[in-house]
Amino acid sequence: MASSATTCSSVLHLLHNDTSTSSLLSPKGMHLRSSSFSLLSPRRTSSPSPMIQFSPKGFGSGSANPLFVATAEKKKSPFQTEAVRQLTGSVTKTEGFRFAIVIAKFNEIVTRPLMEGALDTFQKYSVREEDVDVVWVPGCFEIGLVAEKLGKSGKYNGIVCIGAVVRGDTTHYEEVANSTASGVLSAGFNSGVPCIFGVLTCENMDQALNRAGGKVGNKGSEAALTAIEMASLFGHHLKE
Ligand SMILES: Nc1c(NC[C@H](O)[C@H](O)[C@H](O)CO)[nH]c(=O)[nH]c1=O
Ligand SMILES: CC(=O)[C@@H](O)COP(=O)(O)O
Repeated sequence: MASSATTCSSVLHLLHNDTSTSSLLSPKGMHLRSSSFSLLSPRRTSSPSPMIQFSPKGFGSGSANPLFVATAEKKKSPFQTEAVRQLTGSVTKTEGFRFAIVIAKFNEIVTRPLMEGALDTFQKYSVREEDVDVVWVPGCFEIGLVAEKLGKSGKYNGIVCIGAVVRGDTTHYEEVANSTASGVLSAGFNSGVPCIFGVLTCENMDQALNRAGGKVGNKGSEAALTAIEMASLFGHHLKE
């Protein structure tokens, strides 16, 4: 009987040995083609990839976990289709895009370097300075409302939400962190404009500073890159 650990490692092993990146992304073994030159586009392959089938194992055989185990099998997909398109945003085509950054003043010692990271990234990816607006709000809790308003204004292709929630003594942290995440998510859904979650939720200041240009990088910079990619996905591929 395979333990969960063995089962999982078998799955990983199978996936690892499959040299086709596209097969990892296409559970039906389809051959997919990329429609853009994004850094995130999977490698194309000309050789057929083995189809990965997932079959339930362990049900009724005494195994505690009804895990799905992958069994790789060389099979020609009935869907031999180079015509299936993969859509992904490009981070290199930023011309004409406008972005807003909504940033919390609370814990500004953390949020300001996050914003600087975001601005650096916009500049690096050729977004013009005049195409970025920065809107300051009192704290993270206020971010969602403002992001939604900006999204609905129709002026922006993406909105980067920046804040830092750092745990204190009470449950306040949970309320602010969860509400902020929900607010940013709702802002995106309600406005139809990608609203990116560049909000740190940390146990202490050290963790926060490490993610605002310290040892762990700059999450503001990552959020800006995500905004560019999403703006491209929407602007270049998902236009109504
Ligand atoms: N504790 C944190 C807050 N709290 C303030 C709230 O975000 C909000 O401004 C206030 O409750 C008024 O509505 N804000 C943060 O950005 N980070 C925190 O750690
Ligand atoms: C979460 C905070 O930073 C702070 O506003 C609340 O801290 P506390 O939980 O100690 O009242």
